[in-house]
Amino acid sequence: MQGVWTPDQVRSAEHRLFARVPEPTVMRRAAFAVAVQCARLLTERTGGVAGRRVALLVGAGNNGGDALWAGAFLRRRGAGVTAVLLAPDKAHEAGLEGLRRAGGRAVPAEGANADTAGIGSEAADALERADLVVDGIVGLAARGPLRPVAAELVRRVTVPLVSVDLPSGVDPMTGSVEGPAVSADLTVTFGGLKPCHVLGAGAVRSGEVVVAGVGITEELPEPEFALLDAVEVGEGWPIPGPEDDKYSTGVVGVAAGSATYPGAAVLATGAAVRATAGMVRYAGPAADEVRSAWPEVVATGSVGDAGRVQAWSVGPGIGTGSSGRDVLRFVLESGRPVCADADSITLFAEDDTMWDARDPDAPLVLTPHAGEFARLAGEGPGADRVAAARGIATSCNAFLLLKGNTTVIAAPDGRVLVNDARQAWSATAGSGDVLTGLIGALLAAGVEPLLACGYATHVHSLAAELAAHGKTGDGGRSEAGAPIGASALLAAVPAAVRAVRDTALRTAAPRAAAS
Ligand SMILES: NC(=O)C1=CN([C@@H]2O[C@H](COP(=O)(O)OP(=O)(O)OC[C@H]3O[C@@H](n4cnc5c(N)ncnc54)[C@H](OP(=O)(O)O)[C@@H]3O)[C@@H](O)[C@H]2O)[C@@H](O)CC1
Ligand SMILES: [K+]
Repeated sequence: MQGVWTPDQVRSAEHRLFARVPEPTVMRRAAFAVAVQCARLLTERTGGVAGRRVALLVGAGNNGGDALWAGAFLRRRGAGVTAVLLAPDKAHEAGLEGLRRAGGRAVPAEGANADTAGIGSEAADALERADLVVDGIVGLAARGPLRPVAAELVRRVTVPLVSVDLPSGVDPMTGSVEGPAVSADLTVTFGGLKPCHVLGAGAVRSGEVVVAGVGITEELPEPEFALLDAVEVGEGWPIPGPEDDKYSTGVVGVAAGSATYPGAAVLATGAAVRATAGMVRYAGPAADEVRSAWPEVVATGSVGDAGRVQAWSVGPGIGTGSSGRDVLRFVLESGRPVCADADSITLFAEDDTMWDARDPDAPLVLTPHAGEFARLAGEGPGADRVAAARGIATSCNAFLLLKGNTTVIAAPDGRVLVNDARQAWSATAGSGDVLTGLIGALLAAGVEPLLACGYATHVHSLAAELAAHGKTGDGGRSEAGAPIGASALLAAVPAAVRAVRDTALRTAAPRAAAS
């Protein structure tokens, strides 16, 4: 798992490090890492470093200091470097001196002969001629969007842009963007990932993210939350072993859909069929439709007749009337792990006694989107989605999966996983029904609920991506992609599972060879 740390955690780690290593040394390590990545990008895009032009956008703090020192390193490799100072009186003194000693120059952002937007002619010229721009406007101390002059400079950038620590204008803690902000091709950050690199708009604005240790990593506490990678999902995805049969790999019950809306039942049940080797039971009014779409499913008309299951997926399309309420109550009282989605969430929000129907020992997973979250919590998740999800998970003693482009999954004990999709191909009607079926199947297979949600979310977004790009083994591959429906996403689930398992296998092979 890749950890993610808050700015406060990083600041405390930084102070502990400064007790052993002088601050200027740490800054130069950070700047060197930035310079290495700038040189790589320049070489990739222009064929070299010497003779290329680099413009540094330099703000008032140490983030600007990093940019200035990085500029000094690049100057020594033969690049022409100009620092554009947004706050000339506050620019990092040692960094500025270092740049000048190396032969670089500094100009004020709002210097003489300013144009109508207030940008000085030297600054405008430096930006116009640059092959690469370094964003050292603001880092961990950022508050709010870019201020007007910085925003105007950033608006003019047409060449690759490298952000120091984080893209300026993005909120470090939440990744939200409330106004002008940098969109980086590459971000070099220090010690470990910060929330803005993986949450919301910040995840996209960060571009490729490179983490440079600089000595801070060793000082960091337990991360605030974590990201699963494909290797972990591939290693953890349950597959049948030689001793297994249809019961031992998990029997999942799906209670979804209605006579009028059988689609949710077909999608959720199909996802459960495709997720694992275990048996799938369906209970509800869409039994005929489910049987004809998925002959391998044992379908009955009511949850009472469904037979034994190891976990339930309940909710999509069951309605919020008395029959839906009875279905939800029945599965909650079964003492099995439950993944409750869609109408179930509304039922929890509308009827407090529903919480009492739970077996205290059986895990409950709730999978709201923002609107359902608001029904549950009394208000929307707001900008800090991690805090919002964690709050409900701990107060309701449930696993909470807050859907969105960045999906946040919180456990009742405060652990949080985040899945940063970086694409929105799964934003299509019925895709939530597929996710519910996947989670239920993993719960039935005995996967720990937080991981079940993490694995399911990962495979779900990967399936959407593969389907959108025609990369499911049935031809029609496309780099650009095309919109898909939930049925296509569902059809791509086995391809996604194969992909993560292949990744895990490829990673395990060199490890085995090395040991
Ligand atoms: N910890 C680490 O791992 C390491 C940290 N290091 C580096 O230190 C950086 C943190 O430096 P820092 O503390 O000096 O603050 P920083 O972010 O440069 O802000 C400076 C000033 O900008 C202003 N400002 C605020 N919002 C703004 C906005 N929206 N738009 C424009 N300006 C805005 C505000 O001042 P104000 O103008 O409000 O007085 C604020 O005080 C960190 O990101 C990393 O690069 C590395 O060197 C080593 C490893
Ligand atoms: K920055």
